[in-house]
Amino acid sequence: MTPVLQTTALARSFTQGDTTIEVLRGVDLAVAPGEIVALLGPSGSGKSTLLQAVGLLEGGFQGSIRIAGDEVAKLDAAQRTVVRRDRLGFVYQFHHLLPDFNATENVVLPQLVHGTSRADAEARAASLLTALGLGHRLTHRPSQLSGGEQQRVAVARALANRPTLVLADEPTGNLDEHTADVVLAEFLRLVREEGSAALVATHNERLAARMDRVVRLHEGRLEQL
Ligand SMILES: Nc1ncnc2c1ncn2[C@@H]1O[C@H](COP(=O)(O)OP(=O)(O)OP(=O)(O)O)[C@@H](O)[C@H]1O
Repeated sequence: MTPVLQTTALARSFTQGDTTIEVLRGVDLAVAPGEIVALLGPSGSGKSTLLQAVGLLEGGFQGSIRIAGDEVAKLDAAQRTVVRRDRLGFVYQFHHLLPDFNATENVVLPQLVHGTSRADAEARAASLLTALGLGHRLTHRPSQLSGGEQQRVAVARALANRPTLVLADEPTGNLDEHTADVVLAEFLRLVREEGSAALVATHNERLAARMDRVVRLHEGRLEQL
C-alpha cells in the first residue's frame, strides 16, 4: 500500500554567521495509511523542524517528501497551500484557535475554505466536537474553555477536512499530566475512527508508547524502536 507519508534523505541545516547546524541529516520515514507514529527525541533534536518540513510550512530542506505518493517537496507556495488544506491536519502545543470565534466556528472555518457547504460544515463540527465530549461547549469561545477543552477543539479542527495525515507537535505538552492522558487518548481514538494517519512529536515516552510505532530522532537521523 502506498504510504501516506514517505520522506527520503530529508535534510535541513541552519546557518547563523559562520556556524552551520545540521539538524536533519537524512531522514527516511514512511507512515502507512491509518498508522499513528510517535516521533520521540530530546529538546533540540529536530522534531519540530521535521514536522515543519513535512507540513510544507518551511522550505530550505533537501530530499524528497511524498504525500499519498505525490512528490510535494518542490511545489510552489500556492500548491503547498492546497496540499496543506486538503490533505494535512495540524495540532500544535498551543491551540492557535481564533479568539473571536466560538468552538463550532473554529471547526467550521477551515471546511468553508476547503469548499464544504456551511450546513455540512456545521454538522461535521458538531459531530466531531460531540465525539470529543464538547457537545455542551459548542458556542463557547476559546477564552471560555479550559486548556484541555481548547486542545480538543484544536483536534476537531485538525480532523475537520478528513486529512490523510495529521501532524501533531507536542499536542498535549501544555496540559497537566492527567488532562494530557485523557486528551491524547481521545485524539488517538478519533484519528483511528476517522481512518486518518498521524505523526506525533513528543518527548514523553509514556505517551509515545500508546501509539502504533515509535521512531526516535538521534543526531539528525531516525532510529526505529
Ligand atoms: N529558524 C531556525 N534558525 C536557526 N536554528 C534553528 C531554527 N529552527 C530550529 N533551529 C535549531 O534546530 C534545532 C532543532 O530545533 P527543533 O525546534 O526542531 O527541535 P525539537 O526537537 O522540536 O525541540 P523541542 O522539543 O524543544 O521543541 C535546535 O538546535 C534549534 O536551535
